[in-house]
Amino acid sequence: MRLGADHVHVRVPATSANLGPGFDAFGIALGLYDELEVRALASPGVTVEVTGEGAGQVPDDEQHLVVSSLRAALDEVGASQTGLHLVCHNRIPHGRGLGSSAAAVVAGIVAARGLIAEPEALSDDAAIDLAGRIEGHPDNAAPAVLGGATLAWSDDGRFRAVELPVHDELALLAIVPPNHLSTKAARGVLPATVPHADAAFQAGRAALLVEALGRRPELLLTATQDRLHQEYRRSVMPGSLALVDVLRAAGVAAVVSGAGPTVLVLARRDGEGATDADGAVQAAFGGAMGGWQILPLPVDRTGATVRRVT
Ligand SMILES: Nc1ncnc2c1ncn2[C@@H]1O[C@H](COP(=O)(O)OP(=O)(O)O)[C@@H](O)[C@H]1O
Ligand SMILES: N[C@@H](CCOP(=O)(O)O)C(=O)O
Repeated sequence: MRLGADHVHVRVPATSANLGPGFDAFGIALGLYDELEVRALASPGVTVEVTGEGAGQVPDDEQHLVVSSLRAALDEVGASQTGLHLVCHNRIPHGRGLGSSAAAVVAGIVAARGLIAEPEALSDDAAIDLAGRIEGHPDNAAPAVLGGATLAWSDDGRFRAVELPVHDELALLAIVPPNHLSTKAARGVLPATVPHADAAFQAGRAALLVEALGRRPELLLTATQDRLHQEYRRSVMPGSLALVDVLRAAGVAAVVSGAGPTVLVLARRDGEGATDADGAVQAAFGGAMGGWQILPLPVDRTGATVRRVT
């Protein structure tokens, strides 16, 4: 397949995966975005400019995650490879459980969609499958592609996803600590097996979460209970789990966002732009933030976008 454009603009949202009981399955897109310009060049090779998150830290060559994912997407549809120039404006924090790596992977795939002559070859379904294969799990990639809340799974090695209804009153707070934790490290502390009773508990809570997210936000505290990952990860993010404990004891539906260490609060809007969790969150910190940041974030309802620049 040939290229159909030589300059695209891409925007891709942050995401929060798991949402408590939906380990490697549930995710939600957040109103916090990486944006990038991608140019296809006649000369081979790659140049990358980065501002914001990851500047001076991420690779500026073929190892850059957007570049390698873009190339994988071109290969996937049989398009020819090309020289590339990327200008990345990153806002999603890295290694914090807000889906920065999935955003980079999806950005590359969606950029490839914008560059090729037949964009439909990289449909949303194809993008989720490829991004899931690159990431190893599809729960961030699905909402990054589709927006909103999603439920993703793997079928015969192929990753798929559906969109879930999200109640209008749902309000999200990402409470971001100053420290990083790689997803790889946080996956490394999980056990190979779990007790049958915990698996049964989890299946019920995950099903309940669909109802709570879409229609019954008053059930969110119960529906976000988890026995498969958060407790096992306490040793690598004790501060985050301590905050989750304090907030949940105060009746707030707080969970670890993705593989952490960010804490995500699923709250309800209370009218004036505030949420019913604000008081408990402020009380938990008692005025001493210690480098933590509280980010009120809307649910992104659009997912990744690409437009050709003329
Ligand atoms: N926009 C980006 N451009 C290039 N690489 C990125 C980008 N975002 C994330 N990454 C890579 O992914 C790593 C973080 O991935 P991960 O440990 O899965 O954490 P996160 O929870 O933020 O996804 C970064 O250290 C970096 O190597
Ligand atoms: N299900 C994964 C989610 C990882 O999300 P991230 O935003 O931390 O990359 C896990 O819990 O390992």
